[in-house]
Amino acid sequence: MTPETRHVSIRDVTFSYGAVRALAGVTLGISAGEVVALLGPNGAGKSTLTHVMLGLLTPGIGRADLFGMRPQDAVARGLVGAMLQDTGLMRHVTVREVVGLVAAQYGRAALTGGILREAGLADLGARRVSRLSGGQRQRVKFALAIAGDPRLLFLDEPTAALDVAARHAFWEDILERAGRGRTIVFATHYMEEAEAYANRIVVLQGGQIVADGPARQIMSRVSDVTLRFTDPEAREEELARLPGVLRVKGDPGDRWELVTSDQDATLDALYGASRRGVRDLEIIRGSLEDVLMALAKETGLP
Ligand SMILES: Nc1ncnc2c1ncn2[C@@H]1O[C@H](COP(=O)(O)OP(=O)(O)OP(=O)(O)O)[C@@H](O)[C@H]1O
Repeated sequence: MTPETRHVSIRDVTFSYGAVRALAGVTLGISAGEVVALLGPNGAGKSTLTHVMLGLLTPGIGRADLFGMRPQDAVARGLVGAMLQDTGLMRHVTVREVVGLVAAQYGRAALTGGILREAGLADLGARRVSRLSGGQRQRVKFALAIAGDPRLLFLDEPTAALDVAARHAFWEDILERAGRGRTIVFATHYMEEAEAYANRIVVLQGGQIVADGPARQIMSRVSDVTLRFTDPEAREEELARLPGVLRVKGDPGDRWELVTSDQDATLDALYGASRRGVRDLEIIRGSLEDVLMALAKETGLP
């Protein structure tokens, strides 16, 4: 893939706010149609990276390009849309007026009704922005981000404050865009959304990328699996000796819980060695949240 076809190209970017180093040597390339989730604890650098990608912050070291040009130029050409956490909205105009104004800047004033529908605002066009709820304001921000049907969309915690139905509609819209080759980069603290909707997850910690890949691949970095089963005759010492077993927990109802680093070896031994019946086996894999915690321990970064 040539650099020109990259929608986002970040090379060795370091950014500091005075003495606080927010990004330290970040390199990241994102191509057309990718849906990328930026994950990481508070203060990891997600918003800073988003601001660098948008050209709102200029890195001290390294370089950021969108579509092979400076981010500011890509933004000026209408290639980029963004929904940021701290964006204010004009308050004393109606929803239709504010969305229509931005759509007009992209030569899409006639499409305002469709944009309102896509953002779940069809019934709120005549409402003043100052009278909206938090979730409704969030939808207005989304409408503004998509008003120009941008090829690249940055979303910082887009579903915070949205109710279940609005979230669902939001993700349907995002996946439809990605299907048309639009590129989406979103920062979130909702692991289940990253897992369900992103085809790539980038994990930031202490201003560095510590993992980058599809959810499944990132989750495979923590191979521990929990096995739960019922076995009235099992003894704790015996289970602890099975290959791969790291920990054993039992309870009075003969329900056991083993954590294993080698699921196949443990199961083979469990069924092979057991002359009893192991019943109601459940296999529980680590969640993305577990993986992030494990990565934080492994890297020691904040
Ligand atoms: N304007 C600023 N001035 C000084 N330090 C800042 C500023 N903005 C962010 N920081 C610091 O830079 C680091 C990265 O912050 P950033 O907002 O990028 O993190 P984040 O991953 O988006 O966090 P969150 O999940 O809380 O939104 C943090 O240590 C933060 O305190």
